[in-house]
Amino acid sequence: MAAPDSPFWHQPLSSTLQSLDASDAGLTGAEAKARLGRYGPNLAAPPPGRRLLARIGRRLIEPLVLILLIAGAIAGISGDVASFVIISLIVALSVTLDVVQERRAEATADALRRQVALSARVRRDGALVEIPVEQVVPGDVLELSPGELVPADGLLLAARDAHVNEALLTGEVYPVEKKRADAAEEGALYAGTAFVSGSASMVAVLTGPRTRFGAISAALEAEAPPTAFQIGVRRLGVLIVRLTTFLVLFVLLAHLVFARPPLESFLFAVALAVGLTPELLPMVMTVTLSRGAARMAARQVVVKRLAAIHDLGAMNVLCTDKTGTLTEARITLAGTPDVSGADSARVLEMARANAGLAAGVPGPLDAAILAGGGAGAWQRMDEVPFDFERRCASVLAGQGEERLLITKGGPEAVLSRCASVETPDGPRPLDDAMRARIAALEEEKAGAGLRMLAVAVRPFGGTAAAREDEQGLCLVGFCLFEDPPKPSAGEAIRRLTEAGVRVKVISGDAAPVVAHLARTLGMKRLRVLTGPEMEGMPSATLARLVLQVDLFARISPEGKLRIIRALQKHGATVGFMGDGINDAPAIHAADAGISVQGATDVAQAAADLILLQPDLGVLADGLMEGRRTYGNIMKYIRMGTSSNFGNMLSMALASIAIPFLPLTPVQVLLNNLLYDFSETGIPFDTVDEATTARPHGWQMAPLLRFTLVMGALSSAFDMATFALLVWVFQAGPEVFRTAWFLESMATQILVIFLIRSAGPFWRHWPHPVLAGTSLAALAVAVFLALGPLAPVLGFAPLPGALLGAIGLLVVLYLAAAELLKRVALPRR
Ligand SMILES: Nc1ncnc2c1ncn2[C@@H]1O[C@H](COP(=O)(O)OP(=O)(O)OP(=O)(O)O)[C@@H](O)[C@H]1O
Ligand SMILES: [Mg+2]
Repeated sequence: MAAPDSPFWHQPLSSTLQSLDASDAGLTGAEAKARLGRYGPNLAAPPPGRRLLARIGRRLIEPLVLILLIAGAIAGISGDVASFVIISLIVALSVTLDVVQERRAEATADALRRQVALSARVRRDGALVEIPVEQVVPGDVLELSPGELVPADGLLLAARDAHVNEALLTGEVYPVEKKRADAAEEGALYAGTAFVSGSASMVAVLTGPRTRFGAISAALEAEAPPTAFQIGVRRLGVLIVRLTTFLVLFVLLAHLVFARPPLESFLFAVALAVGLTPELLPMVMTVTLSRGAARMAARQVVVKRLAAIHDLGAMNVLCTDKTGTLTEARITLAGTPDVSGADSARVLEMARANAGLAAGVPGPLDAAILAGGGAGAWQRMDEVPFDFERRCASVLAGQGEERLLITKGGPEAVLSRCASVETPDGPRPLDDAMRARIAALEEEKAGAGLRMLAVAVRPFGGTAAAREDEQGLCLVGFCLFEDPPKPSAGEAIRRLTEAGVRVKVISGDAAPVVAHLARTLGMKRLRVLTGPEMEGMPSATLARLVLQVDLFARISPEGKLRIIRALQKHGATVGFMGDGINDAPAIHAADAGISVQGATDVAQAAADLILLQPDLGVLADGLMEGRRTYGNIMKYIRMGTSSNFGNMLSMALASIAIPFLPLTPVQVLLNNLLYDFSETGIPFDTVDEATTARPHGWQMAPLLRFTLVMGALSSAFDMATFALLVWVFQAGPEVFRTAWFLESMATQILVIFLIRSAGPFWRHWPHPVLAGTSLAALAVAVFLALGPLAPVLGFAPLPGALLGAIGLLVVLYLAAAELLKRVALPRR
């Protein structure tokens, strides 16, 4: 093996093979298995801390849990056993809940991801087999074909016009050619680069984090920026922590000023802090998202990055590629006219020679050309493969003494390389009259929705061709392709539009073809912006145009990226859906990067979401799931910021107003524990249509309005309870606490049934799991307050009249909440 600091390709191929104990024939299955154990899976980064203990440890040092642990220790030392037990119970419960739920969530996500894992073709036991990329080991012999990602760092064993796009690493947009070589970088392939054309076999030398760019890509993956929603939630969390700190210090100070017992006051303050903190929020987020992911999988959408679900729900612009998403991608050759417009056998022959002699697996256009026959007597000599910048492909073909460079590609691309034209009456110069004639032909065919490629030739002297040789060509004619629109695409676009998502088509194809398709699909805005028009455009103009225009044609991979960025700068949450090598940069840059199963590896690797069926309708379904998860997370947050927060606030104030604590610290903690439990059903809940009808991201203002309205209501009823207990029933500490505990539990828990939906509660029933957790929590609360354990917890029996009065207050509160939620919840 090479010295650690010199690149792996510095040694001659033969000695590398020797030190890897490998050969052209590949490894045996048993040897591969042994090596997998030795070198580990071929993943850029080892899976992050999956060990249970590490996880629990990480939870225990979170600030809130730490405060709790300290409070528990103090309670324990001072002999307050009940507090100690309950605090320990809360810590254990919240940590277990978090760890277990998160593990399950991850297992679900992993299983889904495995469904769309990339595979590699390797030689094992002498046969070519397909295995997950993760299982590639040093010494494996791999076959590569266009569109695949190179799975490991390695050396070429054989190559035929093998071209690799290393843009990700070097920034170079043109593919570079790679050959079998000794101790030269030309013979080295790097994991994560895109194999774009030709064919090759390679031996894997380095895998996993040891690859040259493994470390870089791991860093990239780890630093997936938080979504707007995550940032919003985090900010809210910080706000709550500040408020909590303020409140707790205030209560503590007040109690000390009034000379209350310091230890009890401290424990009460800590209990308040615990009550105020939405400690289940991270768990609710993960569980809601993973449940969302599982439900989306049922709707044929696999989620690779969980947080992308937020982006999908918030997405208000969807950009999509044309072929395969909007069209059937069952491309057929509809004609091969020369410039006179009549079908020509010569055009077909040249097109077939070009398509048939190219190395590697033919793409859909080439496959259509080759459907009726191959290159015939033409022999392959060399090739300049296709790339998305040039938009053309050439082969050097020979037959007897004759040698021809045959170029085919987008009409503009080919014409710009032509000097003359073949006509039925012999060659003619490419003058203005001829250009006009060709333009008319193009307009006629492309306007009818036919995709076009131009074919041109040139007699050639040498035996090796390069990009620079593609000039002074003679135009032979055109290939026309039919690619019918998907019947479902128009309907899907309508659905997306209705759901508040603006659909834009970004294609590498010609403007008339794109416009024709858009018209067929019933799209409204038919103005087309082309790549060449965009070229010199100042960013400000482009920024304005990308919002207005829905159709983009002749866009290069970089152009796609530019459009996405411009949209994002305008505050749009952008989705990009595509399947080609040329779509990967845009998929990566979009907020929600979407690809389809069976797309090129490069596109699938860049995507956050993968559709199992290449159908926009599937995406429209998945979108609804994204919005549902948003709805449920918002429910939890609203619950926390209104009723729970209000209750804790009232309690803090009451504790100053009356000579005893309104609830003992243990009772406050108990209250919080039961309340938390009642909410664990939220991720399962259904969401009403108003929530899924429009895209929405994080918004603080409506949340504040909700908190102010519902918090005020909750406080008003707390005051009423307070007045009732102090002045009407002249309750002593135990009775006061029992009544207050019951009132606060009932209002806090039951209000979920009202605020989970903006409509009348009797029209939207909750999911049975949520109903179950809520009612069970309430039942336990009632049992603890009034049952045999009551004395242990500091509760006392209540007179019937007081019970009735509390019941009445709760009913009144719920009725008022049902009325006020119309003002408090966002209306759509
Ligand atoms: N095999 C090929 N040989 C020559 N030219 C090609 C070939 N494939 C594509 N082209 C040219 O490159 C252009 C861009 O390719 P392509 O249409 O696949 O891009 P795209 O942005 O993915 O478009 P779409 O929206 O249709 O998926 C084509 O319109 C065509 O002019
Ligand atoms: Mg495409």
